[in-house]
Amino acid sequence: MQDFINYNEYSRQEWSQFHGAYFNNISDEDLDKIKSVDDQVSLADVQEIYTPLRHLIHVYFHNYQQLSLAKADFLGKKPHKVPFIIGISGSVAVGKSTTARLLKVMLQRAYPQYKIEQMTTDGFLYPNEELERRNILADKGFPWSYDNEKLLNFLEAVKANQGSVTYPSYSHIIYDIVPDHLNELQNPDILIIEGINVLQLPQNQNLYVSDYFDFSIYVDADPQLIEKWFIHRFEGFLIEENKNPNPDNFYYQFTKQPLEQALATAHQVWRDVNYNNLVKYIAPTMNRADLILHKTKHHKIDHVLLKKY
Ligand SMILES: Nc1ncnc2c1ncn2[C@@H]1O[C@H](COP(=O)(O)OP(=O)(O)O)[C@@H](O)[C@H]1O
Ligand SMILES: CC(C)(COP(=O)(O)O)[C@@H](O)C(=O)NCCC(=O)O
Repeated sequence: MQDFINYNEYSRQEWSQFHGAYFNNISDEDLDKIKSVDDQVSLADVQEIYTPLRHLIHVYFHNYQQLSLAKADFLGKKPHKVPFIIGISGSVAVGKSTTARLLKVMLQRAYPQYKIEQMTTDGFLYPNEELERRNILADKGFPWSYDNEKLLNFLEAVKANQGSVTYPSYSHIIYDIVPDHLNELQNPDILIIEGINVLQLPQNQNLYVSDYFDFSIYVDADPQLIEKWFIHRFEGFLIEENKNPNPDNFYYQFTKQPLEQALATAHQVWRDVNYNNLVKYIAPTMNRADLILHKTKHHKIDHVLLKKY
């Protein structure tokens, strides 16, 4: 555990005590909203893991606002709103987007007066056509498959907070960047950004994506479990495709094959691409996160590591 010498580790039971004033502050309406994020999300996790996490983020956010005011005062300038950015990293299919969506619902409940947005860096992958042109389609998700300059420019624009900022979106269904479509961000107070690359070091730039983060989380789990979750998600996409087949969709090809053959391909993609990427480029970024959520079977969080300094 040499790599984690600068973290304190808390068991689930210990962590659940750090809930602050928000304990038992979850209404039935909130639970319904949380269930709509992923109907398998455990409500015990919400109470025991996410309520303390929200409390901790409150501490960071409060401190951030105070510091922003003090800095403006130091410079003799009028204070202006700069979005607080939370980064979430971890393997493909470890549950980053589910964690991000859950955190958004929880924070929105705590801060109804603030605008909270959530997004993924998947939209900054090069489109398949460009990946093919560069002969790196099989490297999708590896650091060089992202337009990192575009991502950094986007983050700079978000922090500058001078009006609407747009960004592309990625679809797992078509397995590509959605053509002719941009999402829009309008002056959020808090932005949650999840992606496998958010804690990575730059390829050629001097800036890191994480230079823009005010709090960061890494979601960790045994790769054998993550493989199961990856396959489960693949099967879910396949079930949906069978219900509404569309030859333009990526999963359509698998509806024409015996299930075992489709699943064998999914396992191979996991091994050759996503597992490889996890070991070489994602897991080594774990000890840059402020907080590590460690998951065990059924996505249950069994312990939490918090950076000491
Ligand atoms: N807390 C959770 N409880 C139950 N299922 C979950 C949970 N988090 C994620 N999942 C499931 O695991 C799979 C991967 O999650 P997802 O959020 O898509 O991962 P990522 O964004 O890291 O690729 C999905 O099928 C999702 O429904
Ligand atoms: C788009 C991704 C790089 C990002 O993954 P996410 O964290 O959204 O699950 C990944 O889902 C992916 O497509 N990887 C390439 C190999 C594959 O799973 O097909």
